[in-house]
Parts: sequence; C-alpha cells; structure tokens
Amino acid sequence: MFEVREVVWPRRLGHADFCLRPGELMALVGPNGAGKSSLLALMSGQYEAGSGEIRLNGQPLNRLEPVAQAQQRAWLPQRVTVPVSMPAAILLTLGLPWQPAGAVVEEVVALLELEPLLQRDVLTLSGGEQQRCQLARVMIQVASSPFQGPRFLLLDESLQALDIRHQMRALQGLRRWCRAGWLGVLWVSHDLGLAYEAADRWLLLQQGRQQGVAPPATLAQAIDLSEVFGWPLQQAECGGRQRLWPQWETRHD
Ligand SMILES: Nc1ncnc2c1ncn2[C@@H]1O[C@H](COP(=O)(O)OP(=O)(O)OP(=O)(O)O)[C@@H](O)[C@H]1O
Repeated sequence: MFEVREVVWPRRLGHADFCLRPGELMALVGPNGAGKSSLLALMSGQYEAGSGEIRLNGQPLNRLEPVAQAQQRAWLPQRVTVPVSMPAAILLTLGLPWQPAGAVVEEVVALLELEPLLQRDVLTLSGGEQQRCQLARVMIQVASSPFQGPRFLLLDESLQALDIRHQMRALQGLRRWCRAGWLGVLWVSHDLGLAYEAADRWLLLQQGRQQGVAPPATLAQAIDLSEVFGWPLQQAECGGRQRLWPQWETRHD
C-alpha cells in the first residue's frame, strides 16, 4: 500500500487523503496547477509535506533509507533532462543500486521497442524516443527490484510525448504488471479519454484539493467533470465501452 494521509503542502497542495493499492492503475487528473506534480513530488520522498503522513508498505516514507525507497517506488517527473551524452542502453539502468536481471531489461526493451535506439546517444534522440527510454528506466527499476513486496510507479505525464502505438503498448504492459498484483501505478494524465478507459480509479484534484477518488465512471456521475475542467465533456457508450471525450464548441472556433 502507498498511503497518503491528510497531507497538506502549503501553497501547492491543499489536501490529499487516499491509498494507492498494489494491483491498480490509478490516473491522477485535474486542471493545470491543481497539485498533481506536487503530490507526486511528495510521494517521491524528495520533499516534505507541511502536515500529514505518507506511508509506503506500512513504513513512514521519511524514515525509509533512499535505497529502500528506490526498491519500492520509482518516480518519473514531468520534466526530466538527460545531463550528459551516453548510449540509451546506459540510461536504462543509470543509478540503479542493484544489478537488474537481463530478462527484465529485455522484456521492457521489447515492450517499448527500444532495440534500434540502444546504441544511440540519448542526446540525439527525439523527444518521444527519450521519453520512452526514461519510462523504460523506471519500469526496469520497479520490475528488477530485489524487494519482494508491492512496488509502485509514479508517472508524471510520462506518456505524453509517445505516439499512439507506444502509449498503448506502455499502458497495456503496465496494466499487465498491475494485474499480476505486485505493482500499483499512479499516472498523471491530461488525456481524459485514455485515462477514462485505462485506469481502474481516478484521483481528481482541483485547486490543490482532492475532489474524489473512485472508478472514472462513478466519479463522472458524482462530479460535474465539465465544470471541473472548464470544457464540455461527453460521456457515452461507444463500441461496447463507456467513453469520455471533449466536445467541439463552435463558439470557441
Ligand atoms: N516550485 C514551486 N514553488 C512555488 N509554487 C509552486 C512550485 N511548483 C508549483 N507551484 C505551484 O503549486 C501549484 C500546484 O502545481 P503543480 O505543478 O503541482 O500542478 P499540476 O497539477 O501538476 O499542474 P500541470 O497540469 O500544469 O502540470 C500551482 O499553483 C503551482 O503554481
């Protein structure tokens, strides 16, 4: 379990109280400035909340050693730059304090189709290619960890630069790992349609405050999402599934 209890970070996050469970893919959604990245930054252990408590697998996060944290939780921030020139293959395991199993690296490389990029200098990769490598790095971190219990992945708009094929491959891979029961994912996304379909639950933030945490269809019934996001959103069955999408508003054209 990754528990966030009564957490407040003055001027950045007004209130959050929820639990990310192993086995689930949770989407963290909300308008710009709602506090999504701030919440992930707190769960990354790199910042301290003003009040409240964060517990990772039962232990207060701020009492876990950095390596113990790294074994149980990986974080991919919204803005991550590669500092120096290196082959992509090196980036995939950069900074890992343990030797990852070759089979895990191979699985992730195959999932994100990185083989043709491995010998390329990361500084010469396109934005989407770099993001695929960074995503692979944190996926390898959680999947190769020597920790036997549940592990968690915090992804801050980490699929945003990926083309549709790689977004879908990444999401399906992550869901497969979640379904196996050992992984919980908290994924910040502005793609509400994709998050509606892919996520087990949504955590909705607005102006720094948690508005709800529930399966997306349940949340959409309880809360006026068009109001929250300031744009008309339509929800209907399409192709045998419930979907959500933004409406065209001719008066804004
Ligand atoms: N380093 C900082 N110092 C002061 N305030 C900050 C800092 N970073 C973010 N904030 C403020 O904290 C609030 C929450 O920001 P945060 O980045 O968490 O939002 P977000 O939901 O991730 O937004 P976005 O969707 O635009 O990425 C915003 O009002 C933002 O301006």
